[in-house]
Amino acid sequence: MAINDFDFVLFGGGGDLAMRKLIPALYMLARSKGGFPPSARIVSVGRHPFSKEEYIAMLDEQAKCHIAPECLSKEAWSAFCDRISYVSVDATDPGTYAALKEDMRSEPGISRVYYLATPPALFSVICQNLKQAGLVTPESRVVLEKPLGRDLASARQINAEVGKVFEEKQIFRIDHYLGKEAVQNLLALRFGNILFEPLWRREWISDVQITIAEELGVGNRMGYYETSGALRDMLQNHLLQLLCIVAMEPPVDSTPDAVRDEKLKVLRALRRFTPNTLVQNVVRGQYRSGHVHGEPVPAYRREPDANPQSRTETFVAVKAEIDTWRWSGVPFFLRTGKRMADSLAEIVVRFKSIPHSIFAQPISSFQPNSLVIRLQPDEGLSLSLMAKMPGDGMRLRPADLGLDFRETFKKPRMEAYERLLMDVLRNQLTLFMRSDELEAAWEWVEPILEFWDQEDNEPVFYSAGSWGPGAASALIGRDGLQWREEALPEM
Ligand SMILES: NC(=O)C1=CN([C@@H]2O[C@H](COP(=O)(O)OP(=O)(O)OC[C@H]3O[C@@H](n4cnc5c(N)ncnc54)[C@H](OP(=O)(O)O)[C@@H]3O)[C@@H](O)[C@H]2O)C=CC1
Ligand SMILES: O=C1O[C@H](COP(=O)(O)O)[C@@H](O)[C@H](O)[C@H]1O
Repeated sequence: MAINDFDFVLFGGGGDLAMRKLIPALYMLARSKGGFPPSARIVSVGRHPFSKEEYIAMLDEQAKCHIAPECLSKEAWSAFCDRISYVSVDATDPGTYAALKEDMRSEPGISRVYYLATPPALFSVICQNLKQAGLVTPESRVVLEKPLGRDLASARQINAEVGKVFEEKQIFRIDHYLGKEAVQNLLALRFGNILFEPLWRREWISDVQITIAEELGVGNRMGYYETSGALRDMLQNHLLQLLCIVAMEPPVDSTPDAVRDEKLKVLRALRRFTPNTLVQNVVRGQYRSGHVHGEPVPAYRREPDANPQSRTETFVAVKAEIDTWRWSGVPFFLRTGKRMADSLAEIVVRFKSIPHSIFAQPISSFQPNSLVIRLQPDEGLSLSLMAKMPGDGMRLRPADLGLDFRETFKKPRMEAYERLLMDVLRNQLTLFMRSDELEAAWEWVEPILEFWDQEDNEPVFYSAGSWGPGAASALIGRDGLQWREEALPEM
């Protein structure tokens, strides 16, 4: 699908996200097959009064290094930079928007995309000021970065304020996990094959585990992270979106509202926490010192700029339950953490055990089938089956049937931000969150936040470089289960 001519206005154009992800993704799209329309432009915005030359020099230094070397060429980079201008605007000062207006094109038919890579406290004021400056046209779109609020009330407020300026069909609430190739492949697996659908239910599935583990810490984002924590940073958005894709009913088609209606039903069917289940089914952890891949790491509280008494969680694990005919009784275990033993993101769907062994082997030696959807570092699927070992006798052991997307398709994959930015430019909303989805996700996590706010409620500690606190193993252990790495045979 062709991209209409556009002015892409990047608020926060000098920030960390712009440098590491957005500018590299825009470069990749500009040089891709089809590319950008010849006169498409990128207008970067921030308070700092950079000249164009200074801003481009900053991109040379801070953004270029995040582009794969084999994709960089002097000509392509220079052609890309020719599209870019920089305008100094204080988002909170309506008077400064005149300079932005002057830099933008006013001919009809040019799409305007406003990407707000700024603190969310600025979202409402930016939208109001854009409107007041006459910069919002029916072809305009706004992209909102996460976190969209810090609780239900603030999320509702942002939705309401942004909604006064942009219609819902013009608002793109980004969750970059939905742009990951493997997540879209999960949709393909579920709704492009007949094989799994009959099994994708409580009768055959014992439990689902969704893990996003990071070896990295909070880097230079301590200021943000300290007020956010793993629940707001990862669980409320990325993990819940993955849960929705696994658990939703087949949508009638892949149009935005058909998909988003089904995700919303899942969020609304999540069982609400009670004081009792909050204690049993939620683990809040913070890392203390340890080693990640042999390198010493200080405790979170001793990281640069950290609050030495911080109660911010760097790890969260929950047992979620979905009260529907399809999923009743199937626990969904979600966990994420910083400074963990490995960097990986995966979804593990574990099937039930066979009812009876016809072989001499005891039933306890049969590992239940499981489907592992790997999101990163590599992307693929593996289905673990019991198979006969070669040779005499009849001895079965687990074996994997695998699909490595990179090997199979031998095509370079698109980074999540590339995919999502392309969808914004093409006006495709399917992979973006609707306001009611966002609010339903906040509604579900809100009791956890309230519980944690109580004074005597402290995180439990885990060593940096481990798989999280022992309480997370106990959480899943209460259902007689183990996290995947705990169940793997020792090598
Ligand atoms: N960094 C990341 O990995 C991720 C970030 N996000 C989200 O993206 C957003 C941006 O994050 P990040 O890039 O890390 O933040 P940074 O602090 O690095 O950048 C914020 C940018 O906002 C601009 N800004 C701040 N106040 C104003 C203002 N009043 N008027 C105009 N511009 C302003 C700053 O420019 P100047 O100082 O020149 O005004 C700066 O370029 C946040 O909401 C964050 O949560 C989401 C996912 C990942
Ligand atoms: O949104 C965020 O995601 C990253 C993890 O993303 P990934 O694509 O690298 O898995 C996380 O590090 C960051 O804290 C969070 O804001």
